[in-house]
Amino acid sequence: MIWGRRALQHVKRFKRLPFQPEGLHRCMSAATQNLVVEMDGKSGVAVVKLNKPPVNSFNLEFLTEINILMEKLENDKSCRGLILTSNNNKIFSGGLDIMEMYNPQPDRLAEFWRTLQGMWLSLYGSRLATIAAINGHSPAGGCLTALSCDYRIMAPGFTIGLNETQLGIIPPFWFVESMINVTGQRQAEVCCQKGLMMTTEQAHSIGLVDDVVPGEAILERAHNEMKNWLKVPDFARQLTKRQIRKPTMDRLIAKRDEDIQNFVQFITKDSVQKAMGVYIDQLKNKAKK
Ligand SMILES: CCCCC/C=C\C/C=C\CCC/C=C/C(=O)SCCNC(=O)CCNC(=O)[C@H](O)C(C)(C)COP(=O)(O)OP(=O)(O)OC[C@H]1O[C@@H](n2cnc3c(N)ncnc32)[C@H](O)[C@@H]1OP(=O)(O)O
Repeated sequence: MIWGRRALQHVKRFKRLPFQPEGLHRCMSAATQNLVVEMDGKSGVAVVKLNKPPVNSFNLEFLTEINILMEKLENDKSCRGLILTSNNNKIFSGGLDIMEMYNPQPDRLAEFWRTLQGMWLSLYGSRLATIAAINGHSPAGGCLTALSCDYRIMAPGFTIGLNETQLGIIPPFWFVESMINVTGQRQAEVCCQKGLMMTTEQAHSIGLVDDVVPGEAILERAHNEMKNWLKVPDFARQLTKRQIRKPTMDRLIAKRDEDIQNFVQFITKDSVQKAMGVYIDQLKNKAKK
């Protein structure tokens, strides 16, 4: 993995705050530029809040920060579980940063995609029990992030889905396989081909979301669910997860460079760039209204 200079500056900013008593147990807080991390030393559960305004979209630097944090948590023996949520109670994540894909520099575009692959591989293959507390809209890359967790709890009133085809983009095979592995082939066929953005209730009805809980109760519910996952001996749970997820991960690992080439070739096509320009204008105009 290649870390850019800006990313390394972020690591230096990852300050460990002094232990603070919280209730009966101790809690460690930490912050990078765009992530808020609360580590409960007693339960071994880290709550990670995406905190990149305005919509938690993933650009190269943000993905790099997440990858560095994932590596820290993976290496922290006291950490057993991860709850992933957003600090913005309306948007979990707006997906990939569209500006990374518009008029791109090919080298940066390739690094961006490799870093996204890295994030997916580390979250999808994490030894930690992972729960997405989806407290806002979650299109495309936001949906992929939630799909990479072991369990999904979503607040009502929002939408989620792999909507790439609606933007004239082909979702890569590992996006689609992540959906198939959660919802089954038939539901994945329908929602990926049609690029459906589903309401919380629709997503729940096809198994994309495991549980629906009001936004204000979502973290409490995630902590309670985490307790259930952590009742299982870590070693048994981790190896079982690995057994189930390894074939999908191995397919990307075997084709990582080819997948990057496909992405760069596809995104830099004139027709795709033109469509993206129109889409960005629509987003900006909508934001102005
Ligand atoms: C067989 C061969 C196969 C080959 C295949 C090869 C390769 C595959 C190719 C490509 C794969 C790419 C996969 C892409 C994945 C993605 O994630 S693409 C991104 C998709 N995301 C979206 O479409 C979300 C768009 N945004 C929204 O729907 C909404 O903004 C919202 C997130 C629901 C939030 O709505 P709201 O609260 O009303 O906020 P605004 O719309 O007003 O937005 C605020 C500002 O944020 C900017 N923004 C929104 N989303 C993004 C984004 N994704 N990236 C960058 N910026 C974003 C928006 O423009 C506003 O900005 P300004 O305030 O105007 O500056």
